[in-house]
Amino acid sequence: MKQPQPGKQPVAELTDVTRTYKMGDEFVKALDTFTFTFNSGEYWAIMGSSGSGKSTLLNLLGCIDRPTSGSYRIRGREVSSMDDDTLSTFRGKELGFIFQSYNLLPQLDVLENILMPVMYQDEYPDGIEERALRLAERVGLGGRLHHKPMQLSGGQQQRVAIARSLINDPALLLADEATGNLDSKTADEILELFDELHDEGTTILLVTHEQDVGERAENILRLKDGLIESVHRGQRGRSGATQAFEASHSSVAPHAGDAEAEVVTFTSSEPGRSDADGGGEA
Ligand SMILES: Nc1ncnc2c1ncn2[C@@H]1O[C@H](COP(=O)(O)OP(=O)(O)OP(=O)(O)O)[C@@H](O)[C@H]1O
Repeated sequence: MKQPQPGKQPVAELTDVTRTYKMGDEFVKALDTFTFTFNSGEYWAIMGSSGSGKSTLLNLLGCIDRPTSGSYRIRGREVSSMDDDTLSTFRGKELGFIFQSYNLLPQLDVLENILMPVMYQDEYPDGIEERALRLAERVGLGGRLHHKPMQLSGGQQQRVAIARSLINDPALLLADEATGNLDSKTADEILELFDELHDEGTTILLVTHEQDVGERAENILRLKDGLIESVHRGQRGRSGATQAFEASHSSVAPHAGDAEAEVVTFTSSEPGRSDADGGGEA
């Protein structure tokens, strides 16, 4: 399991990223010259109303899609120009995914589902089965190793998906409405698991439209019309206490390690502006 890093490092750096979709003769800028850095060990909720660009951003972060223009680097490696095969291998090693609908393979048991990301490799990495066992224990499923997904509750299936997402010790954990299919008690248990993973140093980016889920994260990045609307940084979550202050959009963006919670709001009167320092070097 990961240990907390002594210093934060840039993990996902997006610079002037634009994603444009073509709809007939029209072009839709789903993400507009977006510049942001997510650092190691950070836990971000990505929020915003429908159509604000959350899925577009998550697809880019997850290397499922490519920017129309701009640069995206993961742990310093430019991914936007990788060929498809290199990108696919890189994605499998560096990124973990958690989906609203779990996306487990029904014919595989818990342990096999956790091992799924490495199953298609020529040979198993050393110690990977032991790691899968440890992860199953870690998410509370040590007693269910040979259950099939349909023999598990929704919360247990999501725990399998979380263990699966961690099998390759990814740089980044990307969660898309991870608690959307769960009742509030089970959702809370999954969010507690995220809290624990965050405490252990995992970098988590979670897309949600649920305010209470977003507020469990350490920080909130809010999008509007493909631009950054606000950056809310600070110790939130379990304490629930946020000593926020509003800063004008022209303020110097916040830096990692600042003790107090901060909000930086970007006004829509500044068209095209979609940049903020996610905490590290800009
Ligand atoms: N494949 C596509 N083709 C054309 N336009 C698209 C496509 N995907 C997204 N868009 C447009 O890009 C914008 C951002 O969409 P996106 O799905 O990223 O928003 P979202 O914040 O995830 O919304 P929701 O919360 O409803 O899922 C929207 O205006 C949407 O209509």
